[in-house]
Amino acid sequence: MSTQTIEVDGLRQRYGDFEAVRGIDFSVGGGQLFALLGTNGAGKTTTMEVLEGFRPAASGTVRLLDADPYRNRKALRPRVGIMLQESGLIGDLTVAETVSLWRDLHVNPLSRDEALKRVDLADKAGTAVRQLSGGQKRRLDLALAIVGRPEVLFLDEPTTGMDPEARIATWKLIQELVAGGTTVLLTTHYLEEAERLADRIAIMHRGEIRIAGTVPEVVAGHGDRIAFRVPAHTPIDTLPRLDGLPPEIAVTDGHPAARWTVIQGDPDGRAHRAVATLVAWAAAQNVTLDRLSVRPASLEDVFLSIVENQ
Ligand SMILES: Nc1ncnc2c1ncn2[C@@H]1O[C@H](COP(=O)(O)OP(=O)(O)OP(=O)(O)O)[C@@H](O)[C@H]1O
Repeated sequence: MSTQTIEVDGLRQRYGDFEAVRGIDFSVGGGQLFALLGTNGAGKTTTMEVLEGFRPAASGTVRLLDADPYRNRKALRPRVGIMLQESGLIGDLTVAETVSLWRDLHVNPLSRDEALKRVDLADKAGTAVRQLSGGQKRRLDLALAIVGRPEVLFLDEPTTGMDPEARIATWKLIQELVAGGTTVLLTTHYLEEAERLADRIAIMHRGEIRIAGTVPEVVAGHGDRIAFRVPAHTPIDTLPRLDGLPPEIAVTDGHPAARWTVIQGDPDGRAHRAVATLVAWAAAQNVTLDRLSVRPASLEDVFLSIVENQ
């Protein structure tokens, strides 16, 4: 018996001649949230659809709650909540009728009012689904995914189209569900969403997992970033090389802004030495370094380096 709620070993999936998922591995323990990040077309939804039991794994092994999600999809269905990227809501039904219809599919569902309250749609109970905004439809999708009190929740880009307030409220709801023991597999294009919610993440690109781990593990070893602006007309071709690298220069509001990536910064002191070199250059040139900052690599830096390098 597996101790993991979700296990993916060597999964490959193809559409005709095109291999959309090229041998990926990951697992998610009970009550954990795992986020799949990646470029458009990376294979995230395809991976999720195999775990949801919509199609069998072409090759490799996939286990959900210690069962094959495709062969056992009928038995697993009451234990799983699914929020697809595109919903199949019926426009003529009201919000309340939609939730009632879904409740009838479950043995011990949340009450209709509770489900609507949790996604902040109580005041829209009598509204026809077709009259909801895009973000409100996403919230109704989420209500339907959680109404059966699932042990495992699949959320495919759950907050796309939501305004900032609704997104933060949805994050809070997801955090409450995880704290209550729900296991969540989430895909998102919002890196902040993954940073806030995920116990572990994986970044997919072209059907492969390029990096995985906790956010600190993923950003470790990706160096420090040094950035600053100098006044317009500064002779930037005289800027020193830091860590052997020329700067990346952009122009913002007429001010040249320079940025270096110092790989392997502290603790070996390279970022420190690089800043000292820079400050000495500025003093010699009588140039003010505006908004000088040194910070560790962010998840966005890692994401972009994966996408840009391959
Ligand atoms: N039914 C299908 N038939 C043929 N190709 C498909 C099908 N579904 C997906 N693909 C292709 O498989 C690849 C992976 O698609 P998938 O939807 O899994 O990516 P994704 O990572 O979820 O992307 P996005 O972030 O854009 O939602 C893409 O190149 C897509 O065009």
